[in-house]
Amino acid sequence: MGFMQALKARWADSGSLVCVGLDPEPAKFPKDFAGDPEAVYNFCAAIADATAEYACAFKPQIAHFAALRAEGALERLIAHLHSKHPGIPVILDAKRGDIGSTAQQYAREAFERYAADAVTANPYLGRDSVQPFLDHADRGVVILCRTSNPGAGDLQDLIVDGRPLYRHVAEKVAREWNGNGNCALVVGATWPEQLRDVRAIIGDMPILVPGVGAQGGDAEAVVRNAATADGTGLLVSSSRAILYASSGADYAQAAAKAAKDLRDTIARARG
Ligand SMILES: O=C(O)c1cc(=O)[nH]c(=O)n1[C@@H]1O[C@H](COP(=O)(O)O)[C@@H](O)[C@H]1O
Repeated sequence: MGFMQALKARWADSGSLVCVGLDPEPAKFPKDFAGDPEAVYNFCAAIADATAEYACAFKPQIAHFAALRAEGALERLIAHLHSKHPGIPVILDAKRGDIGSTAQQYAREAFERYAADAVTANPYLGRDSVQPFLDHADRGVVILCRTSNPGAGDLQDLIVDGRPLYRHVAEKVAREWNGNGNCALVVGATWPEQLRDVRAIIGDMPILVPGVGAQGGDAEAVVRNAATADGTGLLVSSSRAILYASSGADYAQAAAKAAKDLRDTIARARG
């Protein structure tokens, strides 16, 4: 089953639009992990197992593993997610973007080495830089459109041909790059107006929405502004607010509660 079908099936089966972000920071792990050489894997796997019930997707962030020389842990974690939670798609957050020959290697890295169902990509180098990802019709390509961070507007809001650059990204991806039906966009929860704007351009294409929780975005406003007519279309992603909900021995239960609370907040807004 391809990424888009798997995502739709998971939205339906779980009733959840929550994407659980896996961004390991060992300094924030409970003290029981001190001295564990497999702490990164063990912590992330425990969080994933505790939150799976409330998740429509998992999103490991590659820099959080690579900076720790823990790429092996990331490979094993994704293998664990596939075997223990087979219906839940895994999005590798790598924000790749480079000339075609290099992008081909990034696509192999994401889809072969890590066996991710989808990867985040940066559109700035243009279509040929994203094409190696798009060509994997069964995998998702989640393209940055209007990011969650404070400086998102520095470039993404620049007016080009009468409208902001992020709108061009939304239009291009929806009308030209999505021939295989495997594209999604990233729009931050911190920008509800832009979420509404992008939804109006792209029809039912999924939107990955980071920025709730630690970055302060409002999950209800996300749903009001950007859910599709059937009340789906969104992956509302949270990392730190779930991962580090408690630094005590109850960290996994606290993570599960944080994921459940986010699912329930979203469900109320979906009506
Ligand atoms: O592509 C992403 O996932 C992403 C895009 C964006 O615009 N903003 C954003 O925060 N992210 C990622 O989403 C996660 C947000 O983490 P929290 O703020 O802890 O929920 C991090 O892994 C970011 O790298």
